[in-house]
Amino acid sequence: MKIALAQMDVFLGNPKKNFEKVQQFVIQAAEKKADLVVFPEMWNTGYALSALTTIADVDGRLTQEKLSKWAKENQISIVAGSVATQTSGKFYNCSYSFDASGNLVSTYNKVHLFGPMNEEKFIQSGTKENVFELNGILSSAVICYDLRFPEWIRTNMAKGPEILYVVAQWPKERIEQWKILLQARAIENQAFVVAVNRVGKDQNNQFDGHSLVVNPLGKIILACGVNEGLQLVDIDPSEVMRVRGQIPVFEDRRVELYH
Ligand SMILES: O=C(O)CCC(=O)C(=O)O
Repeated sequence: MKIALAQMDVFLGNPKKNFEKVQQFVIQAAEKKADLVVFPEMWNTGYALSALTTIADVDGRLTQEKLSKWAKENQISIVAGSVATQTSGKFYNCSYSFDASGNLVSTYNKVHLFGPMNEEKFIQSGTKENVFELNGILSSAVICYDLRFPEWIRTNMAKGPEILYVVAQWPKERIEQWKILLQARAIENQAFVVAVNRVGKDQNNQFDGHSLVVNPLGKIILACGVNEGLQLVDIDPSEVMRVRGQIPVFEDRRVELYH
């Protein structure tokens, strides 16, 4: 499966310009014959949290309408990073995924909100897992700070996903932790980890990309560097079963001892 990582900069508080950019990346990924394209966290607004009342996508309608259309038109699946949404006056950091026919296959609200970026002052946390099938592969997707909670990721991965998508606005100063955590999640879950971070900066943070794809043994098979752009990688999903067959971590779990 050919996966494209759209490591983009985000126009702070300007959904219109961000939608235009995302559309261009979808077209470009399809032209390069990718099966699937992945976007970063909160790409519609960035962390313009105090402006969410006017700019968050109402019920995620615009995102669903446009991304579904672009997936279908370009015959490409989309893990649409996440967007700021609003429902009944409450805001969410919400991830949608679409198959290549434009069907919405997953909706997930970020569970762990990141206090140092004031997220919990504006956004409601999600409470639901995120396991879905995309391109015939059971998958999961989490958002940024969720990556630091191995118990949450295990809760999802124990349902059988073979690919974990991580979408982020992870600041430059902790990029070494980002890489190590992604490799750890790949090793412990014996799964591919496909992680897309943004580039650029906002009022508080500098973002430095380093989007990564890690194989089920923890080896980095694509490292994106610091610039905006699209990068592609081919993965062989059958590697997951091979690795799980060698060391049966999921079978050897002693869940009765875990609290
Ligand atoms: O955990 C971190 O260091 C970064 C998390 C973050 O930036 C976020 O969840 O938006």
